[in-house]
Amino acid sequence: APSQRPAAVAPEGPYARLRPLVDLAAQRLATADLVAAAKYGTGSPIDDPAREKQVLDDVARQARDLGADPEATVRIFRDQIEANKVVQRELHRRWDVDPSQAPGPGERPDLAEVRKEINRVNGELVRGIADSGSARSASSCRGLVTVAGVRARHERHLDLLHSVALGRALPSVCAG
Ligand SMILES: C=C(O[C@@H]1C=C(C(=O)O)C=C[C@H]1O)C(=O)O
Repeated sequence: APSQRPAAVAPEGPYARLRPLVDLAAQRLATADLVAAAKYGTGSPIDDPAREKQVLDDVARQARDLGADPEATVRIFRDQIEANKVVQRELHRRWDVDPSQAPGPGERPDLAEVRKEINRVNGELVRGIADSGSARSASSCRGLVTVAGVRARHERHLDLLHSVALGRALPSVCAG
C-alpha cells in the first residue's frame, strides 16, 4: 500500500540540507574569477572592507528576518569572503607572472554587475543556512560536508585552485 506521506514531503536528512549549501558556496566562488578580472589593472583592491561589511550586515539582517541565527550566518559568510579572495589573489598572481593570460581592458566585467550576482547567491545561501540548522549541528555534519564538497568539485569540474578555495569556504558550516 502507498505510504501515508508522499515522498515529495518526506523529511529531508542532513545530507539533503547540506548539499545545496555546499553547491551554493561553489556557485559563489565561481564569481571570484569575474571579480578578479573586474579589478585587475584598475587599482581596485582585492580586499574591500566596506563592501565586506555591507555583505555581512545584509546577510545578518536577512537571517534575522527569517528567524535564523545571524551569528552562524555571519561566521559562514566570513569564510565565503576569504575563499573568494583566495581565488582572486591567486589569479592576480598568475596574471602578474604571465600577462598573456590576463584579461585585457576590453574583457573587464562590470564589478557592480558581478556584485548583483553575488547578492543573489548570498540570498540563497542565507536561506540554505536558515534551513539547515539541525543538519549543521548533527555529528555527521563534517563528513557530509566533505562528501558534498567532493561531489560539487566533480559536478562543477573545479580545478585545483577552486577546490582548495571551496575547502576554505566550508569549515564554519558545521556548528561547534
Ligand atoms: C568579491 C569581492 O572581493 C572581496 C570579497 C568579497 C566577498 O566575497 O563578498 C567582498 C569584498 C572584497 O573584500 C568584491 O569586492 O565584491
